[in-house]
Amino acid sequence: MTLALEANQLGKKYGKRWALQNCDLHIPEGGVTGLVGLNGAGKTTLLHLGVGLLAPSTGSIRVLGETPAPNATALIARIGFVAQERPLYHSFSVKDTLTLGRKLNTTWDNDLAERTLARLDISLKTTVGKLSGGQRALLALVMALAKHPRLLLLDEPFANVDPLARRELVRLFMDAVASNGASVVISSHHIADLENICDRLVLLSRGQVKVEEDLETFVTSHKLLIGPHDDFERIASEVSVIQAGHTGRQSNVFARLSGPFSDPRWVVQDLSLEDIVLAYLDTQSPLPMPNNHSQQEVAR
Ligand SMILES: Nc1ncnc2c1ncn2[C@@H]1O[C@H](COP(=O)(O)OP(=O)(O)OP(=O)(O)O)[C@@H](O)[C@H]1O
Repeated sequence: MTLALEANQLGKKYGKRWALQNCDLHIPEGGVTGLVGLNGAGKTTLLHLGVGLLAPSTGSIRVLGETPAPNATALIARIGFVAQERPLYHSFSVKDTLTLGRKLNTTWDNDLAERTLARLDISLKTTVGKLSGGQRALLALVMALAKHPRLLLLDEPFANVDPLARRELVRLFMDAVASNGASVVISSHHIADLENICDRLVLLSRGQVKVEEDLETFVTSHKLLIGPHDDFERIASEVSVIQAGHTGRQSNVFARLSGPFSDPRWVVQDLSLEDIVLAYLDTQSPLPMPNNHSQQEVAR
């Protein structure tokens, strides 16, 4: 089976400092993978390795079955990459930008680009520098989509984008997934948005892959357990504890369950993806609040 992105013991060092280390990834084709992690976790570095802008220091990376490199033109033609800075020529008109896209890409679909921009109310005559930040984000995504890529690598596409433009961005790349089975890897700090659009999650922490999993399995296997403090040790031996907070008599246990859980002394509550990811990223952070308990009740 060809994978959209595969990494084996992948590492990248800038000078003496490791930005990524010992990363193993197996992202299948045809879905949307969310890439999350705190600032500096290595998300951009991973995407740049994926598109061949960087070379690995150790290990290997393969994208759509090939090794990325700056001169791997056949592979680059199959990847749509939207960089965090959305590098566009500000002095160009939108039309000139499309012309450049057409000249650089043999698979360029100008009809698709023009139709999409018209729907987004972005005039071809406008100078790129005069577009708003959100409009530039949309233009950058349209440029990536007009190549009809097999794989879209999107680095923080939602940064500085208003909620309406964000919805539009999501619709655009979900269309690409639905219509031609493209794969998408999207790095974002908007975890709540990712919960709605991704079917897979990669969580990076300090340059290492902490989680790579089907998103639904990841979310449904984590629960908040609320029960008596004097029963905590027993429960902690039965489930995998991610975080725990205690008051005098109550324990709030953020746990990963391996199967159905039912215990008359413990209340089980669902967690959002954001709650779970934040707990993994910062085990010092307070537990997510159960709906009807105040912050003070879970003071450690
Ligand atoms: N060109 C560079 N030279 C030196 N160090 C770098 C360079 N680019 C990134 N780094 C370092 O590598 C680490 C990972 O950075 P990276 O940009 O990949 O993180 P990120 O997860 O994308 O962060 P953010 O969410 O802030 O965009 C950081 O410690 C960063 O300081």
